[in-house]
Amino acid sequence: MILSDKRILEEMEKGTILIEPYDRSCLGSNSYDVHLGRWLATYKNHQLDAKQHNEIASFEIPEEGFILYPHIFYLGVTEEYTESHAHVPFLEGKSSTGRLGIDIHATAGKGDVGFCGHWTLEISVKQPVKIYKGMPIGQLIYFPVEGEIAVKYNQKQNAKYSGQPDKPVESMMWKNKF
Ligand SMILES: O=c1ccn([C@H]2C[C@H](O)[C@@H](COP(=O)(O)OP(=O)(O)OP(=O)(O)O)O2)c(=O)[nH]1
Repeated sequence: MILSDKRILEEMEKGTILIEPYDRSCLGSNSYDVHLGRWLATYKNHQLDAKQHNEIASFEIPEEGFILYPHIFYLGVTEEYTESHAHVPFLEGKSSTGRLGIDIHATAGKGDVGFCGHWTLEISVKQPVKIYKGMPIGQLIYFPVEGEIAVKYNQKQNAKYSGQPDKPVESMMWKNKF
């Protein structure tokens, strides 16, 4: 089951879903459109190492837009800060971004119950494309959970991406023990 527009609004009134900034016109029948924040980032090294802390360099998208290229992997961020205290939020692309050949996550766009923060976008493109800050980039959908949650994401000791800021956050895989 996916929450409808009315249910999303009810949950926002209860405070179990927070989307900031919020604009009624961005609410679809069963989703909420999110926008590209002004910061992008790329990894400093071409060769990444899953055991190491791979650092990124962030830069602002200029007013006139910024061209993304297929051979480069970018991290972006949503303009929106969100909280979901009772539902599983999923970040999905939009058909209109997909039709421009823009992918906004590399694997699952699944969030966790209790995730609070801006969403980091794992951006890759199929052909050169100019993007702009504030453009619609994806949509959030919300799933109810079956059963009780013992530990929500914002209560987990080792949650790597809790409270993500309005800048892209790099992979914290290096914090995993393996
Ligand atoms: O495209 C995405 C997908 C998820 N998230 C956020 C929301 C989610 O709640 C959090 C953690 O995601 P996940 O559990 O998939 O990451 P992990 O690598 O397993 O980290 P952790 O060990 O902290 O769970 O990252 C994003 O910012 N962008």
